[in-house]
Amino acid sequence: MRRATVYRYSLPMEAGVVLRNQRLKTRDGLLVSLWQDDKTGWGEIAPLPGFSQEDLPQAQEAVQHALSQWMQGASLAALASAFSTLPSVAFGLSCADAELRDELPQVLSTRCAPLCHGDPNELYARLGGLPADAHGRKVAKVKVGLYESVGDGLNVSMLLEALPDLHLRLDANRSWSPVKAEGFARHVPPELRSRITFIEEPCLTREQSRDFARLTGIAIAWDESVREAGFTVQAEPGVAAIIIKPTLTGSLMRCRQLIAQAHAAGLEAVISSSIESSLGLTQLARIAQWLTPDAVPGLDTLDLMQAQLVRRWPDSPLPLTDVSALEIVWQSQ
Ligand SMILES: O=C(O)CCC(=O)C1=CC=C[C@@H](O)[C@@H]1C(=O)O
Ligand SMILES: [Mg+2]
Repeated sequence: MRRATVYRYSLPMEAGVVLRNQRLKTRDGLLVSLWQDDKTGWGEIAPLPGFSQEDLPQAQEAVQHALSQWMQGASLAALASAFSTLPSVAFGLSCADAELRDELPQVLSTRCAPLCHGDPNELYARLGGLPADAHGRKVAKVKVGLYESVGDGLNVSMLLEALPDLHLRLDANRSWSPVKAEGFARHVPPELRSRITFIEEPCLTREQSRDFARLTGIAIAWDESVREAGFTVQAEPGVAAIIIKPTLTGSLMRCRQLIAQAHAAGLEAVISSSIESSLGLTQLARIAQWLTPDAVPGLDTLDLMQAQLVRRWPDSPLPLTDVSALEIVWQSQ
């Protein structure tokens, strides 16, 4: 006996959340709740505007079609894997299936790399509680590329000089030309560069990013590249990690494949948020603890929202939106 319900949510965002030059006023998505033989499984399906190819109506139509087939006995894992062009659907359905089959461990670690906005006092206050990665590095993340790259270089140097224990992940989201990237590096003294664990996607093209790593000795990581057709995980000079955003990537099986390829190539695999709700973030934290226990995940995005959803993130003071408050958009007969 099987039952399935699809809920739609819309969570208010904090003011000023901008993604790819788009203001995100609400985070909208779907939750699927499955029931079979006295077991339940939940999944979150939340295409990220500006990053996902699919939009929420497309995702909702695909989920309803898949669950109709599941109700007739189809395998959910097989259905999830079939949605390679709708990664958010593949990931959410595969999580619900993994929970239903007790495959997704319950162990949840809240350690994650704080997303900081450049104020050393804010970061200083959090440094003591910063998680250390497998190399004992206290890791935080700073977004760069929003303003002048020279200013980014000066700001990053100031943070690293002020906090000798700190290691930084940076993320330029491909915003730098080679000249701007050089302008950044010129203002980071060589002795500080090793405390930049990596810069995600510094330049517009992968070749320019490889050149940046070679010329500056600053390690890079692939994020957006991982999701591009034809990308292959491989060891390359200057490349330290791949960033895996499951909601943008695909099913749990696809993510496990990428993680295994990264580890085989000697790369770090970092599970990263696509600004999911607290339910999705707790599942990502469980996945990170399970599959990438030596890498601090990048999940510090809950505070971009004004509420939690169904499942709490431990110790978050944000109000919880209960499932009873959600709109049911589809239900099995
Ligand atoms: O990876 C993290 O530490 C948090 C998530 C994060 O930085 C991002 C999520 C989604 C889009 C971007 O804003 C950004 C990224 O590009 O990695
Ligand atoms: Mg990134």
